[in-house]
Amino acid sequence: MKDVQNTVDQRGIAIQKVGVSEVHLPFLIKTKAGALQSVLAKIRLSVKLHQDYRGTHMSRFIEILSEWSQKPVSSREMEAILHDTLGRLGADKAYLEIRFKYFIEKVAPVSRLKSVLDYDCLFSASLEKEQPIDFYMGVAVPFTSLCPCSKEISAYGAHNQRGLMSVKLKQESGKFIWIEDLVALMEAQGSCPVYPLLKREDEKFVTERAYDNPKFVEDVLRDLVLALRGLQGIAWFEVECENYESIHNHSAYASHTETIKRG
Ligand SMILES: Nc1nc2c(ncn2[C@@H]2O[C@H](COP(=O)(O)OP(=O)(O)OP(=O)(O)O)[C@@H](O)[C@H]2O)c(=O)[nH]1
Repeated sequence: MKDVQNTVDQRGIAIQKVGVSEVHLPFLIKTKAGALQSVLAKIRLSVKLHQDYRGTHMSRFIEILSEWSQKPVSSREMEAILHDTLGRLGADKAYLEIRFKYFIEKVAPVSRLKSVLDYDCLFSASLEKEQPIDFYMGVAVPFTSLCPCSKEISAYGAHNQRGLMSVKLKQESGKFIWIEDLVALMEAQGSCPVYPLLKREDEKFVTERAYDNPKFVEDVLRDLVLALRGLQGIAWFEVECENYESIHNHSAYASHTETIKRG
């Protein structure tokens, strides 16, 4: 059979990323408690394609990913997958992005009832021949925010809403950060965390907690930046915060990017 992908392309354009996306596979993620969580991973795996080649070999991406499905995946395994990809595709650079929902147990503040909350997570990495891996981890955390201005100027009540804070961070080479630790750090920055299961005594608690801890979207973002600066093992981060305002049909939004300078 003719190998069309391997024929020469005359246009002189190297493609920065080509591969497969929207691949769904069951993957295993290591939990901080020492277990494995089965997740539905949405995957994009791609390589840099030399200008001389007409096409990449799409089937090989699926071959590689299929071998890793149902195995634990963390930064170390991401590097192994990318290393494998470089070799099997004959590429100089490879990229892997895995998006998944991760579940963490939450304990209601007063009743102590347990439930699980889902968090959107991202593992993203690139590997270039002879270079250390670039590994990024991303987590989005929902929270409650209560407006300081509304509290100050109103005779009673204060508008409050659910917000979503997102962090994408680059790990320092050889360092490891648990999703659970990043989530805990992030959840502490809103007016109050959210919980799937709350009884009335819990509802009273979270309502009063948010009222006692009013925060603008800027407050949440700045407190998150301060907390991330204190986190060991990260070289860079990007933070986004969006409050789905309850008094508007639009959101309040803030973002910030920072490279950590050590020593
Ligand atoms: N490069 C490229 N391949 C495509 C495209 N659309 C479909 N294909 C794939 O072409 C694949 C077959 O090509 P290869 O992956 O090179 O398969 P092969 O030559 O049998 O396998 P190898 O011997 O490992 O190269 C199929 O998996 C199709 O999915 C496209 O737009 N570009």
